[in-house]
Amino acid sequence: MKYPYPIMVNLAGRKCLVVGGGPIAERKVISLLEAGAHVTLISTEFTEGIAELANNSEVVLHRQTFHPSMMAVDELMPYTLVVAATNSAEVNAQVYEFATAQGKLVNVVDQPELSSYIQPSVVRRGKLVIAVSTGGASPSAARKIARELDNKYGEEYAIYLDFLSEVRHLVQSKIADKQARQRMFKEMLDWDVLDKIRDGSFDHWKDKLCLAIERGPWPTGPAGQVETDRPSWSAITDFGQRV
Ligand SMILES: C[C@@]1(CC(=O)O)c2cc3[nH]c(cc4nc(cc5[nH]c(cc(n2)[C@H]1CCC(=O)O)[C@@](C)(CC(=O)O)[C@@H]5CCC(=O)O)C(CC(=O)O)=C4CCC(=O)O)c(CCC(=O)O)c3CC(=O)O
Ligand SMILES: NC(=O)C1=CN([C@@H]2O[C@H](COP(=O)(O)OP(=O)(O)OC[C@H]3O[C@@H](n4cnc5c(N)ncnc54)[C@H](O)[C@@H]3O)[C@@H](O)[C@H]2O)C=CC1
Repeated sequence: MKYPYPIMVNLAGRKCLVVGGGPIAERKVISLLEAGAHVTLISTEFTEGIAELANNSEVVLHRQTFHPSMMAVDELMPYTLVVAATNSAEVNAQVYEFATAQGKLVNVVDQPELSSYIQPSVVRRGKLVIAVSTGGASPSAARKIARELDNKYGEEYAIYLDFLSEVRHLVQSKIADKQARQRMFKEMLDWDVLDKIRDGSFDHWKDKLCLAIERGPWPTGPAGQVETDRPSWSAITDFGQRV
């Protein structure tokens, strides 16, 4: 792999295929389900965990030996991602070959060099996603670094990101000037919001701040654009810092 291309993929409602039914397949299935994907599995055996997911209609199982003919164009077309997770390097390579021929991205759990994508170690705090990858050099190192970040970024970041998102939408609805908005979004990061969340004063402060932004007044120039160099935004940023 050259430099891998890191992206956040929206798998909600998309179909994904996992070949294999052991503990590693189960781990992959769980993260696909967390992303809202619809998962189908092909395997000769399944873990208890996977069987339970199938009992609850959360995944579809095909209990059979994998054969490339299963990947005839029409069969495979609906899948956005394919995971080759059997304990046979040969079978996994076949899955890779046939799925790749149909333009699919394939995660091969035992051959990083073959994979068209690999899975990072992940820390989530609401909308904040921290993904750590070593490109397959050392999955345990990726996991260790992710755990360090897990300790550093507490639960307050979930509330913080919701707050930034809400104020951002509010400002977007008030200010047409893109450059001015972007300057505001940067300034917002200097407010000590995380401390307020930690010390319990956040809710009250946020209500007052949102009301101030909502009310304005936002001075407008001749073209009807908000003049953000004028005192109004300064008043709000001061307010954000002081209150
Ligand atoms: C290439 C990649 C392909 C892929 O799966 O996408 C891959 C491949 C392999 N993993 C192996 C082993 C282990 N993998 C883990 C754990 C995780 N592995 C994950 C990802 C990846 N593993 C991708 C690269 C990620 C990167 O480096 O950026 C994580 C991050 C995500 C996830 O899978 O959900 C998840 C941590 C989740 C968490 O945060 O908790 C542990 C530790 C543990 O289980 O505790 C071990 C044992 C210790 C060790 O070997 O380090 C082996 C050797 C098998 C053997 O030799 O027997 C191979 C195959 C090979 O290297 O050839
Ligand atoms: N990517 C990762 O994070 C890690 C990957 N691995 C690798 O993942 C592989 C799988 O690990 P486990 O789930 O623990 O293995 P496992 O041996 O528990 O399960 C293998 C599964 O593949 C199925 N299978 C085997 N041949 C098949 C075929 N021809 N058609 C259909 N299904 C078939 C079996 O029924 C079984 O469900 C191992 O080879 C290991 O090298 C291991 C640790 C971590």
